[in-house]
Amino acid sequence: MKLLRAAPIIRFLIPKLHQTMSRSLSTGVFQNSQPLNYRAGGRVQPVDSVGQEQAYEPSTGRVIATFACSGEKEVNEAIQSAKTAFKIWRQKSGMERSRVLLEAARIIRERSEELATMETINNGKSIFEARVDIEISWQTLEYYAGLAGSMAGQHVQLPGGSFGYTRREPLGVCVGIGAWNYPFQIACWKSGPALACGNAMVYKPSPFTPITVVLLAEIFTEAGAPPGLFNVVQGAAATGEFLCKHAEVAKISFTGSVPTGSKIMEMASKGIKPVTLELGGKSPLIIFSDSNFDNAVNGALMANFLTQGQVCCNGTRVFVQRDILQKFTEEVVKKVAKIKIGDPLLEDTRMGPLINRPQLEKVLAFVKGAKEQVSCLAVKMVKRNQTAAHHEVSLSPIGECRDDMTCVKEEIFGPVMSILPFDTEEEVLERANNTTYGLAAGVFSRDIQRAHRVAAGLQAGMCFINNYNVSPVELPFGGYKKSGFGRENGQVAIEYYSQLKTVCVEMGNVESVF
Ligand SMILES: NC(=O)c1ccc[n+]([C@@H]2O[C@H](COP(=O)([O-])OP(=O)(O)OC[C@H]3O[C@@H](n4cnc5c(N)ncnc54)[C@H](O)[C@@H]3O)[C@@H](O)[C@H]2O)c1
Ligand SMILES: O=CCc1c[nH]cn1
Repeated sequence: MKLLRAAPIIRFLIPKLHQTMSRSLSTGVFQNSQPLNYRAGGRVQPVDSVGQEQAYEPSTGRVIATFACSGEKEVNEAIQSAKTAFKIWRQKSGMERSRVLLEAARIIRERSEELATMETINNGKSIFEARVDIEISWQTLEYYAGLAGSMAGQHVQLPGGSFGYTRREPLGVCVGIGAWNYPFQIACWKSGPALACGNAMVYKPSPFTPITVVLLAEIFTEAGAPPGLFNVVQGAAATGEFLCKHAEVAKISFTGSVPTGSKIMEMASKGIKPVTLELGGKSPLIIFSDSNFDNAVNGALMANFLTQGQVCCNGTRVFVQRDILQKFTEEVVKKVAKIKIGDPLLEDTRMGPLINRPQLEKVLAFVKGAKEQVSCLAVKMVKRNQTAAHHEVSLSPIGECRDDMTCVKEEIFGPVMSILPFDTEEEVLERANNTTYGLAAGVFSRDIQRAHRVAAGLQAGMCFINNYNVSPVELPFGGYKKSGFGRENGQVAIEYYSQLKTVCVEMGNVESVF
């Protein structure tokens, strides 16, 4: 399998301390002992705080880090550090920025096993998946390194030999605020385009997953970024609000829930700051009976069970054409039963624990509610994770559901797939779009005209045909409706981290009307 290929041989010839450490780490061992804030090119203790947080290892429930939440002064220090770096970085050519990003990508690739291990320890996702996350992360930096050298404006000829031109300029100090489900990858999706465009960044990860983004900060420094180019502050809502309200912040890129996104937008509006909002979803996946059956079943699993179902773009409303409903449901149940749940650091585990106990309880409440709301639950299967003392995953394909059920309407953010029967294309399109969200959608069909017609009709920013939840960095990603706006990934992300200046040049005399 592509993702399990051998690590570069160089790692075994020149073992570094962190590499040796990563191979010996198992669940229940890691304890953070270093400061988790990063500014001016090094780890620091915050100068002030608004409370304290603890981060856990989801598979054991052990506290792995205790840290102060950055206060207003620390947030300001980080922003001043970013401002200093911005003055240097904005003067660099695209090729110079590209070299730093490429070197950072190379270091991530070289340290990928260590980074994936830390991501697994702090988030609970399987090491198998964490490796994919890290691979996408370095690809993101490589991709934006490639674009950095070719960012250019336009030259426009005007009458009488006059002309104008446009310059694509950075915004300044950008703030990134991330969710806990893809801690390292979200930071790369934001910092890659931001730094390529010449900005500096202050990043705040979720307090649940504070560990790996600091490793990213160290990697940028090692790669040659000026001190202060990428800074990390730690904390929860209060720290996030200091960032969003700071007068010297030029832009906020946020990944998280709809209610928090709404608050971010409100704060940003006070300072007329542009925002990118990557929010939640309740995405539809439509499976027509003419689909390749095995691909459709595999697609539905990919759409629901990665990262224990804690994925924003998951296709959790699986609409299945009635004539294949029973066969499809049976096959899903069979395959779900085989998913290996357990210690996420073990090679054959495909699902680890949920992020924490409140999340588990939230998910189980949705499942309980679903059982109460519908009497004809065709399938319900719960597997317990024997190795996790703290909390378990439950896998629950629920069929057949109705559109008005709570578990079908609300984002669960857990491994729960709702299966909904449908009869016609027109009907399913209307039902699929009947949601306030619009992050992603999918369609499985062998009829190419129908597949494209349905994709065109779906109200979602990211549509998959005959696959689901693949995220090539070359493709823009983002939502319609309450799932947010702005785009990450793809060339278009450049537009969200830069501004256009127009220069108008007069080659003749000024003809005054006065
Ligand atoms: N669209 C995407 O790309 C994407 C990706 C991952 C997760 N998500 C969504 O994120 C949600 C789960 O993540 P979560 O629970 O971390 O979301 P969340 O909204 O609770 O928190 C996200 C981040 O915002 C911070 N925050 C919370 N309140 C804040 C405030 N008032 N001001 C500033 N910052 C604040 C948090 O500390 C965290 O860093 C789900 O809804 C999921 O769909 C979306
Ligand atoms: O959780 C949503 C999808 C995603 C993956 N990486 C960043 N966002």
